[in-house]
Amino acid sequence: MDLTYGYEVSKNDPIVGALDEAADMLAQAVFPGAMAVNALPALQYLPEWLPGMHFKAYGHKCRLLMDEIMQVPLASVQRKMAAGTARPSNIGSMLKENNGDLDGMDLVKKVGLSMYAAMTDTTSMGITVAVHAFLLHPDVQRRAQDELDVVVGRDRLPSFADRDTLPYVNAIVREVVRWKPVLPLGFPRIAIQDDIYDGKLIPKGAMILPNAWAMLHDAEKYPKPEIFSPNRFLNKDGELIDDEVTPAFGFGRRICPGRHAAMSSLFINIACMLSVFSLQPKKNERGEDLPVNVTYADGLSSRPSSFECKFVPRDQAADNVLGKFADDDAHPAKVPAPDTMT
Ligand code: HEM
Repeated sequence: MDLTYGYEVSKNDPIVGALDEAADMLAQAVFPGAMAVNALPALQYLPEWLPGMHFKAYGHKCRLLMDEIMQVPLASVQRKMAAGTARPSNIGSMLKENNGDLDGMDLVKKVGLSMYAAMTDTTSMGITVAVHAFLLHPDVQRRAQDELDVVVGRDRLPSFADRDTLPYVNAIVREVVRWKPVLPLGFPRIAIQDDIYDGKLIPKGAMILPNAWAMLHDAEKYPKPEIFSPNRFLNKDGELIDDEVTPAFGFGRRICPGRHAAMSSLFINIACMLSVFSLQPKKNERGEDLPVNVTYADGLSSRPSSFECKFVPRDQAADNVLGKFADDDAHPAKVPAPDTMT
């Protein structure tokens, strides 16, 4: 929200709640086969009272939610711009360039929604997957912390300037994206003409689901693919290899335009989290670790279920950094604007 609208989110923010609800509804509706109208578009012309037409009410609710979440943050940017209190944001810049053109305004609204919707759920799911992996693999956590301690030290949080010197943390980011791809079957495509692939006909009009999960779990490329192992992205000298796990971000002209922002965001979140916290499973009353039970949803996006765990400050040095961070308005780990990311 900050990057897109310069909007600071509050606890239980109603806009974020509405966006989450819309993202859930969308994930349930757009998956091929989820609704009969996806396969038989002519159904849209039948009246709503007929059996099986519940998708119309569903679509209507989605539309109202979309209108609300497009309009409310945009209006907030406009109000702040008029008052001279707007923070820099992508939508703020687009509004400045738009000069009140109404068609342009419609575009600005939709760009804002696409940016926010495409970046939020995906990136937060990636962070949740990372936490799940750390609970299962304390050794990975420790190795990343050793790297962070040597490169960054113990008196500040990591920043983007440290990124090139933290190969193991970068390898973790890639392994998170590979291990549990957020969009395991990518986005569907339609063949625009007959095609032959591997001796088989793909007829014009056929829907294609790019199976990113299978590509990222190909045992020839990624031995023991079900195991979370960041080492697979490092060569024998501990340097990152070339594999940038692009199937997780789609294919061709419609490949995710936010992939570099996503990797940057995962990097800074994971690096900061591990530099100050030890992530631990919850314990029972006898002090034994409780099992970490996480399931991943089927559907367009593979959302992890919620689970409990503890974020324990690593030691006094971590406590000091957290204290400094809480007081620091300059916010050292803030994500830079997209054009400054690599
Ligand atoms: C871990 C995080 C993310 C993952 C795994 C991810 C993955 C994807 C995938 C698989 C697609 C479909 C590509 C295709 O059709 O072939 C996509 C599309 C898209 N992503 Fe991301 N994404 C992430 C984060 C982001 C971020 C941070 C942004 C914005 C800054 C973003 C913006 C978009 C947009 C606008 C599209 C639609 C592109 C189009 O249809 O032309 N994504 N993303």
